Amino acid sequence: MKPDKPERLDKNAQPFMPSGCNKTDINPTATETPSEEEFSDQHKAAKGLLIVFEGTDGTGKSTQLQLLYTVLRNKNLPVIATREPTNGQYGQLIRKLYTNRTESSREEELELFLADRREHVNELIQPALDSGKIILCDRYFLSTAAYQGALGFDPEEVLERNSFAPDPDLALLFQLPAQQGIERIISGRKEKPNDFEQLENLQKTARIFANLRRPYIKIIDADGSIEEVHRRVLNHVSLLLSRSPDFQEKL
Ligand SMILES: Nc1ncnc2c1ncn2[C@@H]1O[C@H](COP(=O)(O)OP(=O)(O)O)[C@@H](O)[C@H]1O
Ligand SMILES: Cc1cn([C@H]2C[C@H](O)[C@@H](COP(=O)(O)OP(=O)(O)O)O2)c(=O)[nH]c1=O
Repeated sequence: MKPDKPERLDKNAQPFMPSGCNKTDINPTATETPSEEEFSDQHKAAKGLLIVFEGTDGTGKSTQLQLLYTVLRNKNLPVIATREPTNGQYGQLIRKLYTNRTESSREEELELFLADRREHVNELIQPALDSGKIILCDRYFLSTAAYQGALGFDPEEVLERNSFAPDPDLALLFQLPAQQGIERIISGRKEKPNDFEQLENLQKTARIFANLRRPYIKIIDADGSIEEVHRRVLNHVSLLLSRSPDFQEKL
C-alpha cells in the first residue's frame, strides 16, 4: 500500500517534536531525585538508541525519518525526532550561510556546526539517551565530515573534533546520484538549490561520505520508490532493535 506522502519536517520547530512528544519527556530533572542506588540502577537500565540519517541533499532522509517515526510511535516505543542544523542560536546563524556561504571562512563555518552540535548534544541528545529514548536525528557529525571535508578539511580530523558527541548506534547513509537529489529538491520540494546544494559540491560530499568507515554506518540505496526505501530502512532498524535488550521489537 502506498503511504500518504509525508510532510517535510517542520524546519522551524526545534527540536522537532512530533505531536504527543514534548520536552518534559526528555528532561531528566522532571522526575523525583532518586537515591544513589536507584540512580545507578536507572542509569544501567536507561540506555536509549541514537539513529541518524545521513547523506547528501535530496536523497530522501527527512521523508524516511518521518515514516520510521510513525512506525515506532505506533508501536508505542519512546521515540523522538530531531535534526541538525537545529533551530537554536547557532543553527539560525548556519541558515544565513545557505545563500551567502562565501561570507564566512571555512573555519568559522566548521565552528558554527560544532557549536550547534554541542548545544544539541547537551540539551537534547544526551538527556534523551540517558532516559532511554530512541532518537531519530536528521543529520549528525558524518555530515560535518563530508560537507566541511568537501571544503578542504581532513574528514578524520573533523570526526576527531566531534569526539564530544556520542557515537550513533546506527547511521543510515542514503546514497543517490547527486543530480537525482537536486532534481528531487527542485521538482519534489519546489525549492531552488542553495549554496550547499550545488552539483559539484554534492558530488564531492557524496564521495567523502562513501569513504567514511565506521561500524555503525549502513548504506541505504535511496534510488527507488519511497516504499522500497522505507523497507530498506526498516530492515536495518529491525536488526538494531532485535539486538537491543530494552527494545526487542519486531517491525
Ligand atoms: N524515494 C523517493 N522517490 C521520489 N521522490 C522522493 C523519494 N523520497 C523523497 N522524495 C521527495 O524528494 C524530495 C526530497 O526529499 P527529502 O526527504 O526532503 O530529502 P532530504 O531530507 O534528504 O534532503 C521531497 O520532495 C520528497 O517528497
Ligand atoms: C549538520 C550539517 C549540515 N550541513 C549542511 C548540509 C545541508 O546542505 C545544509 C542543511 O541541512 P538540511 O538537512 O538541508 O537542513 P534544512 O533543510 O533544515 O536547512 O547544511 C553541513 O554542511 N554540515 C553539517 O554538519
